[in-house]
Amino acid sequence: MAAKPKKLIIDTDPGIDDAMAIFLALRSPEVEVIGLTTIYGNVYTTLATRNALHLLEIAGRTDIPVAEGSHVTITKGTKLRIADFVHGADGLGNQNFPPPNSKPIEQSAADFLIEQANLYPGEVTVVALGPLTNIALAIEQDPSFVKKIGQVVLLGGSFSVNGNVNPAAEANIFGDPDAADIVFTSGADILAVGINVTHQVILTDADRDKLAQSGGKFAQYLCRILEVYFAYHHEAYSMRGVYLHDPTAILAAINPSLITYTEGVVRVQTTGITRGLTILYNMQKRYGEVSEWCDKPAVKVAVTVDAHAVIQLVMDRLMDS
Ligand SMILES: O=c1[nH]cnc2c1ncn2[C@@H]1O[C@H](CO)[C@@H](O)[C@H]1O
Repeated sequence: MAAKPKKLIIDTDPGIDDAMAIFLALRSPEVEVIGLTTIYGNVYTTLATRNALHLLEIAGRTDIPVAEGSHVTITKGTKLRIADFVHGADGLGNQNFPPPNSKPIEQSAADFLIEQANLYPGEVTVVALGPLTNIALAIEQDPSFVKKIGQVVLLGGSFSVNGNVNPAAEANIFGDPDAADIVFTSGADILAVGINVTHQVILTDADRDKLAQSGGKFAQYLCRILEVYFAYHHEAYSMRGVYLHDPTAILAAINPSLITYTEGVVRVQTTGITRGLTILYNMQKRYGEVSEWCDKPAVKVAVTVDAHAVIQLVMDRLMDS
């Protein structure tokens, strides 16, 4: 008998690669998507909610609830960094899609996360694809959340490599470093998939052409919105292809054997020129000094990925849709 599908909540700021990740999850029999929660990052939260509802309408899955998340950082910061230069002003490749007919549920993202963790203790995986404000709020609002949530798989950090906002910081951690530090040190079962790993997973021009030629509904939709994402990568990285950040994180949650990981304590720099920097203590040395890494719970940090297998899964599941 097939194993019971894993319950997934996707915390998301759609976002072109978010759209791909959401569609992949909906096409994966190993998981059941029980909700989307929204956050700022690639777009402002209001637009993230609109895009999440729109994507579920495209997928014919308006049965899945969308809970709107925070509009501000955990420290109530309103000066947000929005990556519209990566995803287009609408977050979905400047396609002028009509507004969705469906509405978000009344509950906030944090309340929804807490409720679902209580309903299914130990069974819910949260895949966090944006800044970690909603997850940190859930932890602050209900200290038992960290034990009740199954796992938090997060796309974030740039472990021992340069960031994508600046040399120090990756975009999701930079978006709310204080929230990220709360999440990393919370004691929850955390798997961080950073850009040191996702930068190995590249969808090429040739892959996109194959997607376009397939009759897959999701493949067709994604090819429309991907143009802006390809243009950005060409300009910023001189590459003919795009990094599949969010799809890699979602597939790591769906099939953990696609990655390998190490374990250690992660702290996040919250101030100064290295704001958003993630530092992993690999626990190889017993330091004589008391430090900010002492007595903190270890988390899992992805170190390798089977990039070929990830791309293959992306192609197979999106072309057959
Ligand atoms: O250069 C960038 N600046 C800001 N955000 C980016 C950039 N490249 C990708 N992303 C977005 O941030 C997450 C990964 O860090 C992904 O969601 C990606 O779409």
